[in-house]
Amino acid sequence: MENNCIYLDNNATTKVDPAVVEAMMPYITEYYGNPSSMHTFGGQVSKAIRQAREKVAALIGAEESEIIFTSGGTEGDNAAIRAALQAQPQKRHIITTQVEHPAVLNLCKQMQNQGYEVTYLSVDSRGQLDLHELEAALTGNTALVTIMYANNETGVIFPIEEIGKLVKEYGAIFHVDAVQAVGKIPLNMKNSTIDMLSISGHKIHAPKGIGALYVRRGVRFRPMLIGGGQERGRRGGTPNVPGIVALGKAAELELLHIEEATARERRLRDRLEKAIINTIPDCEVNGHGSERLPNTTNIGFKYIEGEAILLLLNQHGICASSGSACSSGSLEPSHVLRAMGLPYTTLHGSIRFSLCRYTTEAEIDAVLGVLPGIIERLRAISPFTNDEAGWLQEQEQVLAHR
Ligand SMILES: Cc1ncc(COP(=O)(O)O)c(C=O)c1O
Ligand code: FES
Repeated sequence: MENNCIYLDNNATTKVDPAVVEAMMPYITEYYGNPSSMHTFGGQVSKAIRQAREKVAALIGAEESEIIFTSGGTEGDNAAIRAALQAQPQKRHIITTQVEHPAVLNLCKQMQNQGYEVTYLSVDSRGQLDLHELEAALTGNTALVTIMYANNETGVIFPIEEIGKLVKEYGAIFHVDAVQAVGKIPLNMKNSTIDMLSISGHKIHAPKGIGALYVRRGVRFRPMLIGGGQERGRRGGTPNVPGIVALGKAAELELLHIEEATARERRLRDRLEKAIINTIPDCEVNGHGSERLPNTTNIGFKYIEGEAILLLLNQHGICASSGSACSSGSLEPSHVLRAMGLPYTTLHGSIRFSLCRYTTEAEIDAVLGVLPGIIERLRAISPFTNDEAGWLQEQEQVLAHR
C-alpha cells in the first residue's frame, strides 16, 4: 500500500528508514540465533548487538557499557525512575515538571500514592522553567530529578546542563527523557551532569518497540525487568535483536545527517511558521521566545477547535496533530499548553506540525496552500468568533484570577 500523505507528525512517530529495514531484515529471516547461545550462530547475533550498542553510544557520546536496550521511551523512563528510587530508599522526594510525558507524570503520581513527595515544577507562558523554583524545591531528601530534554508538544528545550548542576549540588540522581531531543540536537554525555537518559527508536526512523536507556558508569542501577542476566544483568529478557540492529542503524544515520538535516528542518519549519503567522489573523506560536527543537512548531488558532483543523487538513492528505498522540481523542486540552497558562481561546485551537529529514519544500507549500482557507472556513462557522468572543475573553480573565 503506497502512502502519499504529507506527514508532518514526526514527534508522534517516524517512517522507518529503508536502510534501517534493510539492516534489520537478516536478523528476522536468517540470523535468528539467540545472542546468549554458545554456538557460532548465536555469536554472529551477539556481534551485531555489540555493533549496534557502539552506534547508539556514539550518537550520544557515551560508552558502550552505558547503553541498555529497552522496549522504548516509556520503559526507559520507568526503569530509570524506579532504579533511582530503589538505589536510595531513605530519600523520599522526587522533582519533575508539569509538562512531562505521561510515562513520567503518571509514574510519579503512582509514586505519590506510595508515599513519595513529588514536586511538579511549573512553566511560564513560553513553556520555560524557573530555575529558582527548582533550587527552592531541592533538598537532601530529593532522590531523583526527572526532567525532559525537549517537549514533545511544543519543542521547547530545557536548559538541561544548568538544571543538572543544581541537581548535583544536592546529590540527587538526574534522569532526562531525551526521546524528542535525540537526533534533533547534538547530545554528549561526556562531561554532562545527566545520570540516565531515555531514547526511543520510533522517533528516529527505527521501528516502534525498541529504545535505549543510558546509565552513566558508576550510577547504581537495579533492573526493572528481572529475568536472565541479559544486558549485563540490567534488563532481563531475550533481546529484540532485529529492533536493536535497527536502532543501531538509525543512530548511525542520525549522527551522519544531524547537521544538514536539522538545518534544513529548521529552515522549512521557520518558513512554515512565519508564513502562517503573517497570513492568518489571530494565531500565535506556542513556546515562542524559547529555544525550541528545529523540527517542531505548535500554533494556536484562536476561536476554533484544533480537532476540526486536523480533520480538514486530513482531507487534503496532511497529517498533523493536536499534541501528543496518546492524549488526543480525549478532547481534553493538552496538559502542556494548560501548564503554560494559554488563554482559553487558544487552548482548544492549537495544532502541532513536526518535520523530519524527509520533509520537502513542496509539502510545506501544500500546507500553506490550504491552511488559510481552512482556518477562514472554520472561523466563519465558529460560534465563538463574534458575540461570544467577548464572553470567552471574560472566561479567560476569570480563569486568570483564580
Ligand atoms: C517525550 C516523550 N517521552 C516518552 C515517549 C514514549 O516513548 P515510546 O513511545 O517509545 O514508549 C514519547 C513518545 O510518545 C515522548 O514524546
Ligand atoms: S505521543 Fe506522547 S503519548 Fe503518544
